[in-house]
Amino acid sequence: MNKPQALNQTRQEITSLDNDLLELLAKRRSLSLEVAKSKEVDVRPIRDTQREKELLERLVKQGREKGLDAHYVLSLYQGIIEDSVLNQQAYLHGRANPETQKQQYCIAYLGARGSYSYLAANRYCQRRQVEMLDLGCQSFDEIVHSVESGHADYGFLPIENTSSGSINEVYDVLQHTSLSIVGETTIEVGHCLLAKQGSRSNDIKTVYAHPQPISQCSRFLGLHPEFKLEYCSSSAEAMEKVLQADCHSVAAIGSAEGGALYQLEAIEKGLANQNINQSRFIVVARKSVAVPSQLPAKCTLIMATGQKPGALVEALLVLKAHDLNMSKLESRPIPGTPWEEMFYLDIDANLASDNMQAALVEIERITRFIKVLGCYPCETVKPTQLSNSQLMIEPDTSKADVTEPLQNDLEAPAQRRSAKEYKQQATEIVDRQLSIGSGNFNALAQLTLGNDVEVMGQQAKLIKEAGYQAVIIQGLNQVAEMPQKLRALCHALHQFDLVAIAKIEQQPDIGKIAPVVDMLQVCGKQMFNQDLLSLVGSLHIPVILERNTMASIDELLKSADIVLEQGNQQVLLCESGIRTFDQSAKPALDLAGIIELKRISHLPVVANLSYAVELVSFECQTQALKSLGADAIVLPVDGTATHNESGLIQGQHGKLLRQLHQN
Ligand SMILES: O=C(O)C(=O)C[C@]1(C(=O)O)C=C[C@@H](O)C=C1
Repeated sequence: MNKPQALNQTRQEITSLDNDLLELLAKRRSLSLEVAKSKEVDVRPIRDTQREKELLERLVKQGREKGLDAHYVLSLYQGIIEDSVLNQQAYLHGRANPETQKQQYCIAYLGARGSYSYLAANRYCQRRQVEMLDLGCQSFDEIVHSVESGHADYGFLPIENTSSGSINEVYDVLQHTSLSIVGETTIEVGHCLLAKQGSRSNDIKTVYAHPQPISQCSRFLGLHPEFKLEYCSSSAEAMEKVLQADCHSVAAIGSAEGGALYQLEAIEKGLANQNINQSRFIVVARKSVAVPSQLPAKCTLIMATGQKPGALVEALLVLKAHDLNMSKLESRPIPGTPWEEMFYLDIDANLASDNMQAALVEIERITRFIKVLGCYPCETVKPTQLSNSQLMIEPDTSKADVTEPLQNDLEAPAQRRSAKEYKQQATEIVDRQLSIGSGNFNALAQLTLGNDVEVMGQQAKLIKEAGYQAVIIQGLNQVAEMPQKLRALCHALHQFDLVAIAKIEQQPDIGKIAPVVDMLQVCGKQMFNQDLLSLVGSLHIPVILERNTMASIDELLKSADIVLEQGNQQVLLCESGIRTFDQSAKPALDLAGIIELKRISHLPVVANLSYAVELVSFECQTQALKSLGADAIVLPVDGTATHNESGLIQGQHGKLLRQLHQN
């Protein structure tokens, strides 16, 4: 091998390339602004998803020719387009509301510098190239009062979070304010454990946090019963407390970016229960704004319907009649009128549009109280996606056979939930690209958790490219530092949009595993473990229940009943093979059992070929399983991942899955 060039020189080249990239991005941004100007003249909508599709398809193709991964190019450009759309929106909105064009905005927000509200407000001002004067407040009331009294131009109020849901206090504050909602902004909330430099998680005894992050990180905190939780009025206050304490035994929950303002180190990252943890903020001001018709707009209104039966339905039917989409509905008690509710509605429409105006007139007639809190540009830019065939990494499943779920004519029993003869429609389990129970035939890979994170990342890519939608991870109790490794593998799988399923072989593992993965599999050996079944029944993630090699179909369904009884309705049944008379041989797949399961149960059926079927028979067995109505197959991929692109996963598995989807 030739001696590589000196590290310093390579780094200089990278630095210079990065500068060029930034120049180009800035140039692209100003071109996008030019487009906005011509759209202002022609009155054309900002968003042109057809143009975005063509652009993404071409870039993914060109990127591939240069050796760049399709997902990488796609997500890079989705981010660039989001920025472009939001900039165009901010420009046109500013043009339509000249009084908002200022050098500085004084913004009232919760907490102090470094809080999530501060970060959201900062982002809002940056987008508008306006300097931010910050006015930290102690409560939502104080924020609203600061704007009402003219001390601040805008107030930032967190309204909902993807993990913890709506923030009731903010809805209550909105009932009584004279302010209007003039904008919204959504930020990624990356909760970290922030501590003094050099601290380790094992040192931490006390954790300071606002109640919202505490509820959003409940699974992580549940794994650390030794932490003493101290509630704070904002994340900034929590960070301030840790800074003041100046010791290694205290930590705060907050963003890494905010923590840096307090010289705190993020010693644990990704604490939130959900992979995507975002908070949406609304922006309130004294004067309402006009939204140009080219921008996607949202209207928020509050109404009280009175206690007539069907009054709410009647109001919502008006929206339907005018083809208006309601994206959110909340209800809050009305102070002083027990059991009466105030409803909050977000409607995807411009207040100035004819259908919204007509709907308001009708709703006013049938409600006791109605008030529009504001109309503002919708800042959620839904990324334009490419189909799998456009991404050219997975067979086009659009031609896949749709297997009709088996129907039976039996009436559902009154109360008891049962895996057997209970309801007609098949249970549907949908996560990322996995869609089970809706007639699709899915492919799951079975992989053993390894030690090498880099190899795991490579395997995830190969597995995705072969056409799998999910991965069952086994061998969790055989590796040291399992939770960290599992987290790393799940991260790699999610990067390729693969669903991560953990195989539970021992009950005590579940507390560490469930918070990290998307689904669980109870292995056949645990099929009779009633405590474990009840435990997974109380969770909110899908569970694959594997049939014990000695169990009858009836026993499998009885075990499924235990899970269903606890509330978890997302149960899948898995046939991996049963014992035959030939004691020396592998177990045999019970194909007749699969037919029977499909006949009597609404639960989806997965067949695992890993133990019962030889590699040479994968193809014909899989075809048979598909014809019998199985919803998914599981194939083993251990030892088949190689660094070269013609590895077994890509080669044989890829071919097999392509054929399956085409037939
Ligand atoms: O081409 C346009 O119409 C643009 O507004 C530019 C652009 C882009 O950034 O590429 C942005 C938004 C549109 O949805 C499509 C493309």
